[in-house]
Amino acid sequence: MSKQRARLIYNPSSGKEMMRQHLPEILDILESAGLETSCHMTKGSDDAREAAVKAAADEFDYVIAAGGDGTVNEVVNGLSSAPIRPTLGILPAGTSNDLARALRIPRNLVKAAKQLTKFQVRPLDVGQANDHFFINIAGCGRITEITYEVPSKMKTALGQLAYYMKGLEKIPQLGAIHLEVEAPNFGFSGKAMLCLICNSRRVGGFEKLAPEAEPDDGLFDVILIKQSSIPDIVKLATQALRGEHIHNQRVMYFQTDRLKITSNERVDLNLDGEYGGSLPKEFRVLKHHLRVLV
Ligand SMILES: Nc1ncnc2c1ncn2[C@@H]1O[C@H](COP(=O)(O)OP(=O)(O)OP(=O)(O)O)[C@@H](O)[C@H]1O
Repeated sequence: MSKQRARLIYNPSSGKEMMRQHLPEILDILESAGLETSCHMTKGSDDAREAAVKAAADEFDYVIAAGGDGTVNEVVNGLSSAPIRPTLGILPAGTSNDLARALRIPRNLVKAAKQLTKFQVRPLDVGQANDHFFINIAGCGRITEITYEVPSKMKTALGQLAYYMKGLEKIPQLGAIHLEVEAPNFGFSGKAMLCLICNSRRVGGFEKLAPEAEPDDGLFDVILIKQSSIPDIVKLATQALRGEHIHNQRVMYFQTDRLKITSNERVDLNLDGEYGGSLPKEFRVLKHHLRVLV
């Protein structure tokens, strides 16, 4: 039998630049497990997506994304648009690594590489928002615009704290937005703080943000927070840490495999923590579209 081939797409700037340090050891782990591995180091925006498109066309068996959520999201976008899709692997080298944590991939890069070589594969739903893809979350609302305003250098130095600092600085500007949400079993028109379309439970450090979400059930878990005062938001955030926010009367929570969101103002969309264009958008679940090593 010929050797299986893996393409390692890594972002040298992600997180605390851990990939540079661990690359030789990771390559050794992959080679020892029988994977013939070649590397692509990303140079900037969209490079990881292009490298994933090329790896799919070259019929690699595995594409391993090493970086933060931005890099993983780009690789997911490259793979999801391909007719034949290599199995995805994730090495969490970023600041927050929501995607890897949602899939219970170890935080330590070397442990994560060893875990990959157990070759345990599970199916993964992919969310589609017009022509962009996501695997963890799509969100809109002023608070979701915080994450991509944190400069990369600041993130490398301060890690997750950078998000919270940016969040506190922004609280006075967190106004409600106008949203129209249409799904087969749900309709909303009015002012909202936030709309989150989740494929897995955990988002942005909140372990139980969408307590019933499963990444392979063919459904989105949608959380809509109606217009709220700042004290209400603080209360909601505290409840969200325990997964109790879904019982709050300002929160609407439902499951669907498709929905449409529009607004009469400019509202940007956040896909897996990165800027994803602006509304209107149509969302649908592509059930079991990717296979992922866990
Ligand atoms: N060689 C590079 N130097 C600097 N930036 C790069 C390089 N390659 C890719 N990038 C940029 O890195 C961004 C993605 O970073 P990524 O999300 O992987 O790491 P992070 O921001 O540290 O982690 P996280 O998203 O988990 O907080 C992309 O926007 C891309 O433009």
